[in-house]
Amino acid sequence: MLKIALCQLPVNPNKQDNLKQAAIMLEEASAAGAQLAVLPEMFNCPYDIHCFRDYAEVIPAGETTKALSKLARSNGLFLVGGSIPELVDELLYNTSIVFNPQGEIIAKHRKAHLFDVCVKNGIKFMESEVLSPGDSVTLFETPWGKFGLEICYDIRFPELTRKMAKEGALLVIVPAAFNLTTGPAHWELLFRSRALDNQIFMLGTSPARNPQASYIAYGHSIAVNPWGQVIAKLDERPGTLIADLDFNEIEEVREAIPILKQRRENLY
Ligand SMILES: O=C(O)CCC(=O)C(=O)O
Repeated sequence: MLKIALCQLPVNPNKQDNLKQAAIMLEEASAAGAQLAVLPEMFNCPYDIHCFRDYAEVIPAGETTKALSKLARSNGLFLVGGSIPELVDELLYNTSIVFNPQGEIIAKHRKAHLFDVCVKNGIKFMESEVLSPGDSVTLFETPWGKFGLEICYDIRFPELTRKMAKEGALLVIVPAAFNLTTGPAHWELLFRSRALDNQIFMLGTSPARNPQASYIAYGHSIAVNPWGQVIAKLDERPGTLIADLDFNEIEEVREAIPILKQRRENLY
């Protein structure tokens, strides 16, 4: 059994405030017994392509990496540090770092699929104007088994999660920030689809909704089980979702409906 905490932070333009808010929520998560906590995508920076360069940091030397490492250690948590804009020479990436309870970095994922979309009368966003894509599939080992790490738009590419499941991931964690166009339409559907197709757990952490932001996050941080059921979900307000994941459920579902063994890869 793994107790998880999804910390749906209110993100504002003040990096120090965001770090303080993360510290408060992680302390509360630890006090509630959580063993693994997840922060949202771009949790210390407005989700705005014009802000990424100003807020970017080098990893691991930057202040956010150092602060998160301390928070993982002081709270005894596995910590998925949402994501931050990462500066590498002149390039920028949307990067998530994972720490163990000793505060050591055990994984780092650079968003592989950049969010470039234009929905008529809806959302237009072009991450590739400023960000570069990562090029790895990111898995890490924990005492509960292997977990995968994606960032937001990555969830829309089913091959990525399938590859992780084939490599033994029991859970895929997704710091994310959907919006008011695609959030209501696709957020829950995507988490349930990836969980159902692969018979794994899926977790998504969003920032809380801030109507003043240039990009308004959908919220609704979510945990889904291998049966494709929503275990728990927040609304759009700041808050922490706490849930217990029982990894025995994966075997039960896979024995009952053995789709992963029944695949006909020669046909497709
Ligand atoms: O896929 C979507 O609809 C939202 C994706 C997104 O906001 C992101 O990748 O940051």
